Amino acid sequence: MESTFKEIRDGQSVLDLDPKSTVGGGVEDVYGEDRATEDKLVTPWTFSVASGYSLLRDPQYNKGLAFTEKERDAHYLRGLLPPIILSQQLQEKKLMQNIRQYQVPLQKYMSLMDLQERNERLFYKLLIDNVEELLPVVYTPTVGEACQKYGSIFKRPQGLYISLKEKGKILEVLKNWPERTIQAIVVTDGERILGLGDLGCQGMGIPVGKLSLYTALGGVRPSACLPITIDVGTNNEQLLKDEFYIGLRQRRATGKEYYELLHEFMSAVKQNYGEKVLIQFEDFANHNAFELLAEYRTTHLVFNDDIQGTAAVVLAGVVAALKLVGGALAEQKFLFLGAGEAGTGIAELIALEISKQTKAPLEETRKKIWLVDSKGLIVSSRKDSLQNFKKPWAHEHEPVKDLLDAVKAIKPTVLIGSSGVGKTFTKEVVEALASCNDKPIIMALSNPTSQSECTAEEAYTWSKGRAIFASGSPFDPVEYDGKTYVAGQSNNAYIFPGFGLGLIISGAIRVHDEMLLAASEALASQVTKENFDNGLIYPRFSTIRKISAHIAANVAAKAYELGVATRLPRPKDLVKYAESCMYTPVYRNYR
Ligand SMILES: NC(=O)C1=CN([C@@H]2O[C@H](COP(=O)(O)OP(=O)(O)OC[C@H]3O[C@@H](n4cnc5c(N)ncnc54)[C@H](OP(=O)(O)O)[C@@H]3O)[C@@H](O)[C@H]2O)C=CC1
Ligand SMILES: CC(=O)C(=O)O
Ligand SMILES: [Mg+2]
Repeated sequence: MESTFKEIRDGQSVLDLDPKSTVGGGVEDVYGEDRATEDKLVTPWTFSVASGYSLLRDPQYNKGLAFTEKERDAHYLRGLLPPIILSQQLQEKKLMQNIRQYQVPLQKYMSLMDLQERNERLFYKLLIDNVEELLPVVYTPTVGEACQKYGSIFKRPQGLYISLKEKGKILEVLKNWPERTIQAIVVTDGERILGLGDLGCQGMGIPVGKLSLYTALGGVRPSACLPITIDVGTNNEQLLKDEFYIGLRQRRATGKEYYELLHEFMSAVKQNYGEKVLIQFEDFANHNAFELLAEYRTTHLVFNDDIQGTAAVVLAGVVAALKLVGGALAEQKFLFLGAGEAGTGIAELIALEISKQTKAPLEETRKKIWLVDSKGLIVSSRKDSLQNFKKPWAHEHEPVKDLLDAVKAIKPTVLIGSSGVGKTFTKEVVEALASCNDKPIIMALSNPTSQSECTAEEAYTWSKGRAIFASGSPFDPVEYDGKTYVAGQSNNAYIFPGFGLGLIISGAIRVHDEMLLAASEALASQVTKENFDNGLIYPRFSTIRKISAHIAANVAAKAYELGVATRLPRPKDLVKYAESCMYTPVYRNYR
């Protein structure tokens, strides 16, 4: 034994130490790690095949108390687990009971994150089977609070952090990730996290949350999903002063420094994972988001969820709403509060769809759509000072300072909130809209709930129960005048999981706007009579996997039609094929 000590602790005399001492934490510290001083190097090492204790600590394979007798024998688990065996169903029941006991949403979030890190299949089983209940926990609104407090609740790192420190080494950093086959990346730089602003490196909660939906809602394997946060600093003074902040403590890099890092990242991703890896940009600020999308949409498989995914989901909601309201899409007049990524992205897709339906040129169909930003209605006299993405919306009109006056002047049939500012659809605004529409369509898209332009209760009450309402974050059903109103959730979570699946199963190498229209059409077609009878303009999230399969099939069909699909031959029944590709979280049997 002494000679082993000697060999392993190269150079250090250990004969004067007591090898049986447990002071350092071990029984016999044969590898010398416990006694290593700060200046002494040790080797981190692990088994490559998980068995025994390491199997219980591996979230991808761990089944906890569900390991069978045979598996406990075959994988050295005897004694490491209490004798009882629980089915996955019973584990699920127990965990749901535990989660329901927490009163504070953030506690539910943390408990679910712990589960994800402990037992991945059980996490996804819970999420899939209880999607309507758990979506608000792993996603908006709770994920927003989690990002705000990410530094304090941080336990084990999730996803990949690429900061300015890794400049010149991004390819190496990607190679540190344990999985080789990656199909979907969600990346943020944390500058516009929901409607909460710049949360820097703590934005990581968003890619993690979005990718868990890729798996739960869209069936993309968890091992093929990679959450990434690019840390170029933050301009959030509070975070810069926060001793628990996990990111670079500097102001944001901009201009050349920013774009060089992003370019290195985009090139490294393609080099490491190939042409068919989907890169979803999420929650970048608009001064970078539009440029990044324009720069990489012709060379990479990229998709901006805030600009494009949101557009597809809102178009689907409006098309569905017209079944309740009557009239054609081209007959509607749209007014947006907020002319950023979501606002102008939605506006452009609606204009494109109207142009397709009516054969009118885009320049004409855009005229049905008006946007208000922080300076008022976007009109032609402001054109010179507008950012590029707003210019197509600068129509002829006298200046209008605020939303209420804009509603009175434009008389829209559809009012969409994409401002990130809560309480901006005031009583006066909703009443003005309701005064010129029998059934005004109101979408308060901003997240999380605190930033919603109005609540469901406000929309129904102020419109005297006439509004067709949907919001970005969920609201409970509302009682008004003896009737129950159920608000729909207009959130890109309906689109991106199925959209991504469609790209993956067809081996698409580029995203085209036609594919967004295809996704939107598939979603609108999934709204049932029962949904409409309840005043809903979206299907229930409880059927999301079926919806995602239809979206995936429509997107894949379009990819084949456009010649950007590489998976050949084309499967005959794309819905069935999409379903057959979906990850299911039931436990596997181990040999
Ligand atoms: N439901 C969903 O699926 C989605 C919801 N969202 C939500 O939409 C919101 C906006 O996101 P995004 O478009 O990316 O953000 P951007 O920052 O790109 O755009 C925000 C826009 O709102 C305008 N604005 C800000 N304050 C006011 C105000 N007080 N009055 C009028 N206009 C104002 C800004 O004006 P200016 O340009 O003058 O600064 C800007 O045009 C966020 O809360 C986000 O969570 C986003 C994507 C999807
Ligand atoms: C839903 C979403 O993507 C957002 O609020 O940014
Ligand atoms: Mg987003």
